[in-house]
Amino acid sequence: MLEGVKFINEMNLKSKKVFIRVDFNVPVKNGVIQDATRIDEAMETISYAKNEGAKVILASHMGRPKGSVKPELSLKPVAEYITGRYFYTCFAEDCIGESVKKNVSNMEDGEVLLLENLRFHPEEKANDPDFAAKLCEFCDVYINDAFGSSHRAHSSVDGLPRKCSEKAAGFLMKRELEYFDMLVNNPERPFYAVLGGAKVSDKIGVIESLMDKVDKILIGGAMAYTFLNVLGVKTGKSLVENDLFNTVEKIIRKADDKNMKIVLPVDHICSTEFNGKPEYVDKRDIPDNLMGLDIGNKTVELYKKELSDAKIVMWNGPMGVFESKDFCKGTFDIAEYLGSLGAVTVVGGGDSVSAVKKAGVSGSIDHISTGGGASLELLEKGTLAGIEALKT
Ligand SMILES: Nc1ncnc2c1ncn2[C@@H]1O[C@H](COP(=O)(O)OP(=O)(O)O)[C@@H](O)[C@H]1O
Ligand SMILES: O=C(OP(=O)(O)O)[C@H](O)COP(=O)(O)O
Ligand SMILES: [Mg+2]
Repeated sequence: MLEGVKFINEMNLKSKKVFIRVDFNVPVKNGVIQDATRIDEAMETISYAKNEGAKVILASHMGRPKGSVKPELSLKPVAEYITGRYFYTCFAEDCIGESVKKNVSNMEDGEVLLLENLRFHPEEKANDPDFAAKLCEFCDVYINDAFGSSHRAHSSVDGLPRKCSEKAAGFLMKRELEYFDMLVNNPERPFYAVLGGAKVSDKIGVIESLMDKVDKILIGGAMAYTFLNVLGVKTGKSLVENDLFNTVEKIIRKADDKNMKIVLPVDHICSTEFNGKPEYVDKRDIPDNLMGLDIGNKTVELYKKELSDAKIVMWNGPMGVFESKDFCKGTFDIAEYLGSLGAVTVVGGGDSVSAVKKAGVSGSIDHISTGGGASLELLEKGTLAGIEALKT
């Protein structure tokens, strides 16, 4: 996993423009950061570069702005957070262009500049070489410390490091890779995965190969409804991805062949809309006018029983819309149970980690990973686009 990758402490950073790709895609509500784990975890790398006398240029995406400027997805609150908690961090209103060039050329050694959301430009996601060339102007040394984004072959993760000769992984990246390396090499069994969240189309593809690595999969969150729907269960207005039916059918067939359990919700907390009143549905089928927004109590009890003999549990994706007090119970109950379980527990994902912290049990989890999709893809493939780009 790590062969051929250099680390930041092997690089000469003094007076260099050090471009650090970080994952500052943190949950923000009305301009207030809800969980700063991803920022705090990257501070070791950022402080190291600053103390080495680098001109530190930080770049990240935030959310999915679909290639245009969305003020609510600005990274400005992150610059303010770092300034308030750690040290002064200047904020650039864009990530490329003349005004940013001016900002960068005025930097002194040891100063830190955070660029605006990379995804305000569609070229970031398209891995456009010209966009990478523009970012490259701010980059004598490239550092990837964005574990949570390293499964995305986007410009700042793939195209840019491929253009740079001086490149390395940061300390957060190192911690994550070392932990997963240890986890995938001869894991203790049984090894169970709990999956949920909202990024159904992204993560469903990983399940098929995950089935060769784990002994049981428990599914909650929005992902559960596409599975239930394929099995002929009524899912009402719940989030269902029709174009994934073939993938789900394949997964269910494979599970049958392997005699492997895929455990799905048996009851739900529903509502007529996302922020509507909660209604308990005491069975698998959901009435036509309702959508499933959390797992019910019977499901929680079933999942606890199914997890009770685990030696390792890997969890990605909340069991419900945990940001709302009406739909957080399933997620918090599972978090508390994992915290009390005598197994190796790994929780990954920006939102899952935020949920575990809100539940107050993060101290009892063995590894808090800053990546959800990234940790699943690392389990699946043993590497990530962003790691490979560092090896070239
Ligand atoms: N049943 C559901 N319907 C809609 N959204 C859901 C449901 N369950 C969970 N979610 C949402 O999933 C989001 C997190 O998903 P995701 O980004 O895939 O997880 P992570 O960041 O942990 O990898 C949360 O914002 C949560 O509100
Ligand atoms: O939040 C992230 O992933 P996660 O929700 O799987 O933890 C990463 O920042 C990647 O974001 P993306 O899935 O929009 O590429
Ligand atoms: Mg997320």
